[in-house]
Amino acid sequence: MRHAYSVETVRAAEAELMARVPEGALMQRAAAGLAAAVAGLLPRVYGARVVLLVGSGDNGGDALYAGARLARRGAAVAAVLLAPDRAHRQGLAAFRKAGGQVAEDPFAVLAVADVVLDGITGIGGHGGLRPDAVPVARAARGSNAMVVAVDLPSGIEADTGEVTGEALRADATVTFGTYKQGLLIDPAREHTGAVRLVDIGLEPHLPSVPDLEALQHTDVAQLLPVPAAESDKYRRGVVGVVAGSARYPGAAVLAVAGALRGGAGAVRYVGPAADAVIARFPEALVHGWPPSRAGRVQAWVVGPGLGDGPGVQEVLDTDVPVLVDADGLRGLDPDAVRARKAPTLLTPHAGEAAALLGVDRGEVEGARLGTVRALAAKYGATVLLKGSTTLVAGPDERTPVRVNPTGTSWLATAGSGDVLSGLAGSLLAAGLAPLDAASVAAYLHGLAARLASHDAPVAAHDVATAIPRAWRDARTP
Ligand SMILES: NC(=O)C1=CN([C@@H]2O[C@H](COP(=O)(O)OP(=O)(O)OC[C@H]3O[C@@H](n4cnc5c(N)ncnc54)[C@H](OP(=O)(O)O)[C@@H]3O)[C@@H](O)[C@H]2O)[C@@H](O)CC1
Ligand SMILES: Nc1ncnc2c1ncn2[C@@H]1O[C@H](COP(=O)(O)OP(=O)(O)O)[C@@H](O)[C@H]1O
Ligand SMILES: [K+]
Repeated sequence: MRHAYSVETVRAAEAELMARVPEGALMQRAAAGLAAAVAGLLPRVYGARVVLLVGSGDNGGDALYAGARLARRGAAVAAVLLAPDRAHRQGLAAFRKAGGQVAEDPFAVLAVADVVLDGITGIGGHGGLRPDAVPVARAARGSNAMVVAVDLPSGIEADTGEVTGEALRADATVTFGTYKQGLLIDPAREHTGAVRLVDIGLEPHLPSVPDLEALQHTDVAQLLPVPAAESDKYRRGVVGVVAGSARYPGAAVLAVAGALRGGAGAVRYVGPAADAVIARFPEALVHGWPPSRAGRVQAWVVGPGLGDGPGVQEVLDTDVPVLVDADGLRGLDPDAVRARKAPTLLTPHAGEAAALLGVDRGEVEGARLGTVRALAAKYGATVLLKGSTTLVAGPDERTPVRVNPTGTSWLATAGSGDVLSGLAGSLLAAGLAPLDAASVAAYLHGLAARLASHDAPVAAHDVATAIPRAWRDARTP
């Protein structure tokens, strides 16, 4: 599991650690890791032209100490001081002593730089870059230099991944001690480039339960339901799908396609697209209306392509886990969901989430973490918020939110969400808890899209077909 923490938690852990080590030791550890990472990105350090963008806080201190280390190895290092009177005092002294120069003309040094270290703001920054920093940041980005963010790209909100003003887009980020939540969530994540974590000894001082977590291959491998010798199709779990309409029969087919590859032993389909489903998937069990007469299932999926058709209330009235997606989410009553005894999993995209909360779509996309938590609280349900960063939150606010690390923008194709809902429903039926079912489904779905895509367009059914490959990949040590 990859863990990320809020700024408050990071600061508390840092304070605890700082009390046990000599003054300045943490910053030295950070700067040493940063300088080593930057050296690794350069063909050679000797003679390289390095520019530091230095703000008024400790983030600038990290940049200055790292700059001093690179200067001692023969790099030509210039510092652009955005707040000359407030630049980190000892860091600046060390930098000067190592032969670093304070730049008279920021734009002149940036024009010929090989690498720029962005030390304008770290976890103390808020509200986007300030006006005086904007032209310098733009010149850095517009140059041929590689931009390396110190701890995080300046201008992003470390806690939420929001970008409320202008932020510097880095090619790489060297972060200290632990991942900050914002590094893993769009739109901030788009600004980080590759993220490298430098160990400064913080780990033992961080709480064991993180604020945000991302599954890795080994976590997924442990959660995937694998049939035992005595398993049969019913014991593996049966998932029911209520989806599709005369207008959108394809959504039913795609949801069933996902469900067939999610680990349940059988898929029952109930709805108006039975002919299309059975034509494509003879292994699906199709039933007439209503869902209650379809035979026992361990989880229901309702909503993809449903239009105005019935089904949502019928499955919410059951005592098994229910996944509600797409059209099923329209006007969904929070009380009806909260009243359920079995778990409910909602899988909105940004537009559907906005409608459920009565806000603009842009607000959802700009503030994904707040949105997914607000929806989970409002409905007392597990919520998977789809999109460029897929997040999953459980109804208990103490449970860490899960962020999916496998997403790819090739998934932005019609019908891929239907495959996801079938897949997640199947994992629910196989017995996974809603948070696990949702986050494992998102993980496999993203991985399947990557495997099927190889950087070329994929169709939703390609994603469904590649799920077994993703499954195998996740289980391969
Ligand atoms: N603590 C530790 O143990 C370790 C910490 N480490 C490092 O310290 C970093 C945190 O340092 P920090 O707390 O000094 O805050 P930091 O992000 O440098 O800057 C905040 C300053 O900037 C200002 N400012 C605010 N918003 C702004 C904006 N939009 N645009 C421009 N300026 C803005 C604001 O000042 P203001 O002008 O508001 O008075 C404030 O003073 C952390 O990210 C890591 O790199 C490592 O060395 C490892 C050990
Ligand atoms: N820019 C993106 N980057 C990564 N994944 C995306 C992006 N846009 C959409 N997706 C994913 O693609 C799927 C689209 O689902 P959805 O919006 O419900 O589409 P549909 O209703 O056509 O099936 C979701 O899994 C979502 O997370
Ligand atoms: K920074």
